[in-house]
Amino acid sequence: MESTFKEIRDGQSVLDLDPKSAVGGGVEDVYGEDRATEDKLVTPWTFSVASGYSLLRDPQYNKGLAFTEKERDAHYLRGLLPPIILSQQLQEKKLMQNIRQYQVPLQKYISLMELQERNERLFYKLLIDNVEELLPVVYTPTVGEACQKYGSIFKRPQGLYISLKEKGKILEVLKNWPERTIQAIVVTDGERILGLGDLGCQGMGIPVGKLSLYTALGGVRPSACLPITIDVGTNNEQLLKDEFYIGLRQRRATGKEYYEFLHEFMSAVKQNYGEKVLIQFEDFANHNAFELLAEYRTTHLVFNDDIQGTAAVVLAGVVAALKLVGGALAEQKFLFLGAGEAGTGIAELIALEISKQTKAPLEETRKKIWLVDSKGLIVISRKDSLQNFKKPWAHEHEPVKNLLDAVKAIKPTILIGSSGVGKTFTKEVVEAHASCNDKPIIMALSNPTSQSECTAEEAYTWSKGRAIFASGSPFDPVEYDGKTYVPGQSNNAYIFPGFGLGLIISGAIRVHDEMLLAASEALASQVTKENFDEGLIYPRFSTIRKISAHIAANVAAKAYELGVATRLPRPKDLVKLAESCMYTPVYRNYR
Ligand SMILES: O=C([O-])CC(=O)C(=O)O
Ligand SMILES: [Mg+2]
Repeated sequence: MESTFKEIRDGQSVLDLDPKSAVGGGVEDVYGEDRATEDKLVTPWTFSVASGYSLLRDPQYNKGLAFTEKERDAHYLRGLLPPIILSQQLQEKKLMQNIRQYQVPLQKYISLMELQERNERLFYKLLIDNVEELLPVVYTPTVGEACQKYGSIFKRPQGLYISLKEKGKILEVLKNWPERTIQAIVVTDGERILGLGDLGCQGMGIPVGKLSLYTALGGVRPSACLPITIDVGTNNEQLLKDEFYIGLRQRRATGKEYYEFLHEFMSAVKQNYGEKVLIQFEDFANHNAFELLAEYRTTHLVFNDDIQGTAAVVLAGVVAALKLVGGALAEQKFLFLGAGEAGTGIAELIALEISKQTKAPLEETRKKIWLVDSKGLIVISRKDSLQNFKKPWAHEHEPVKNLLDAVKAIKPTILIGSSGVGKTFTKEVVEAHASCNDKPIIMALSNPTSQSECTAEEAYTWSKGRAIFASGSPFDPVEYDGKTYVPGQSNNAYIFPGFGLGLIISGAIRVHDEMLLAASEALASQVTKENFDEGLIYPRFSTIRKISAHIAANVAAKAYELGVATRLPRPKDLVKLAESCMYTPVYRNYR
């Protein structure tokens, strides 16, 4: 019985589904092939298995009090539910009321996770309809706190844990996951969770949160998403001492042991899910993130959100900001605090875009971009002691010890914080930047809010209301001198859901930098006059599904152009295709 149940679940026809209600079931529904073939193999479309108590316990199919009289009769639900029937709309209203009553964000997070585990469609309905309100709960900043406390709030596994104990058996572990058709994996090893550092196995909150956005913001079917945490130990002493820590109680494996384990993982994923499964690397430490991306970008469909996703979103913001400020991209001077994944990733994509626009060689365009790390400005004299990924940014300049002196020396037009360290854009730094620019552009990207380089209020106040400001984690609007300023959120959540959808609908098998530029361009093109009038350099998250469809279409178009798309022939209207593929969370009718 159990195995039949699983087989049928994979085919998505656990219940006798009314075909008319099965719209927006996700990407495969449009093409139909994969799932349709599976359905034919395992079960006809009309086959009924889960019923009664087990139906109410299955989050994929549970509708709670929304089951109709007929459904209650047909599926042995009589007596298992109170007599009333509550529509999905009313359920949503009730749950939003409940969530709003919690004062503590982590309580809101826990209640949303419980909902996801109880009734998946209702969870996504809430998230999609209330995206601006709930994003800070399921995502940054609250998800950061959830990871820090994951050991004590952990109830049920929401993804796969692959620890060193599973060495040599990773393929078997993948097969334990109940879904067979996977389109997007987000994987972390927990070593650099947001700006919070090494949280080991408790980093699981991040892949879970990112993938819930794949569904809510990008329309990828939830059953096609797989969160994975690789546990190779942790160097976090506090966690190692914590009696409730859920991960391996050992220091991190490194070097050969680490890379062999990761290699087994990457091979097992490809073997089990094929070459079209997207593997998104998330919150790995710098040293591994760059190596893993370089190693697997030519053999797997991989995307590093922190290097590439953040780069695409920041480039879009800069392009949009220049419409407010004036001037061409190639005329700008950039200064970064932080030369890790985000800093060097953004810098490289900007240099690439300038090079594309001006036809100047990349080595030249890189010279417009300066980076400061913990040892000061990255300059030629430091080149020998720099990690490889920092070397392209070592330019000719005398040594400069700190950010403030670097701002004074370089006089950037755009100041970007990607350091993971909060409060580093001090009053002096912001004032120095503002003294050289009428409209200083400031992006404080580090997450969560506690790690933001400065707050929105600080940016506006210290620049006397002149700053164009965006941050990685959300800030409320700020009143300054009788005016309201609305900060933008420069977060990769604008990019990765649509980017992933674009890869999926085109059946892409590789990610190329041009596809990141395509995503970035699509995002920048979605900023409206209304947004600009408010001083915003990003569109509102409330329109994110439309934005994601445009990003997906642009990315897919580029994938076709570059010959890495496998869904042939190329559909004509890619925006329409993307929109029609998106998962919608309305309840389906069961006959
Ligand atoms: O998760 C976020 O909000 C953005 C991100 O990738 C990070 O900070 O690592
Ligand atoms: Mg990240």
